Amino acid sequence: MRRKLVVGNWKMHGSLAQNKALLEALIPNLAVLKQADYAVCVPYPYLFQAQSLLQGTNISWGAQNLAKHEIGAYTGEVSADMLKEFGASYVIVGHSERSTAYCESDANIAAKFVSAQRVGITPVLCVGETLQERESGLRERVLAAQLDAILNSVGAEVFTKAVVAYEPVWAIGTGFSATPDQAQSAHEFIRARIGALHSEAADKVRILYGGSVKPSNASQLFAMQDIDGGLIGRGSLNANDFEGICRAANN
Ligand SMILES: O=C[C@H](O)COP(=O)(O)O
Repeated sequence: MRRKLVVGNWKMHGSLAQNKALLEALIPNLAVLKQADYAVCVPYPYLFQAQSLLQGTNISWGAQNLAKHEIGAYTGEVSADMLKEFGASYVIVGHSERSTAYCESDANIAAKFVSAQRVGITPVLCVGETLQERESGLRERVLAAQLDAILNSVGAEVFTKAVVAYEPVWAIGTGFSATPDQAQSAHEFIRARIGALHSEAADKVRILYGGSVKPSNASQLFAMQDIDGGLIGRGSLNANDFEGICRAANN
């Protein structure tokens, strides 16, 4: 049985004071929730603070992006090795808010995925369709293309050391999550696509749901067979909300 995972994606939120208050509230409350794994992915400038505060707790930390290159004249970029120096365990790859705003191609995302695994950081690969793609019946075609960018370039075994996050773009930040059944069917498709090439990877890979997860809907979502936790945006910025979502995973 896969151990559930809840990852908070702070996006571009936080300050040293706010982060300290949030993490110091979460540390004791999540310490007693021993049946699941937890992480926060913070803006780059806060990695040292996250490392300092979370070291030795059951909350891991990571980043929301990384460079596909290993080293070099890439102004503004942050490499996998740099994230590793700050103890990052996870890195979000291919979040729709980035791929939209910065035109990240599937090939680029695949290269970032490989870059993370090169240094032993677990990539959280985001996949998901837009509302237009959903209404056009293209959900599975879109998910397949996003997964195949990895499957066709580096194979399926890599998913034994990766996380996938299904994030329907139409549910992100809207307050309206996918229903448990809608999410389950997408997760089932994702797991089957990986499983067609590597059954062990399909069994091992944790597939998170992201898109307006709240304490009020987390239990129903996480109860679904192929939903192994959540990638949480807004709900990760409030200690009570994030604790409530983590508690739902801890069952
Ligand atoms: O990475 C997190 C997802 O974008 C979901 O964000 P949200 O929980 O604010 O809808």
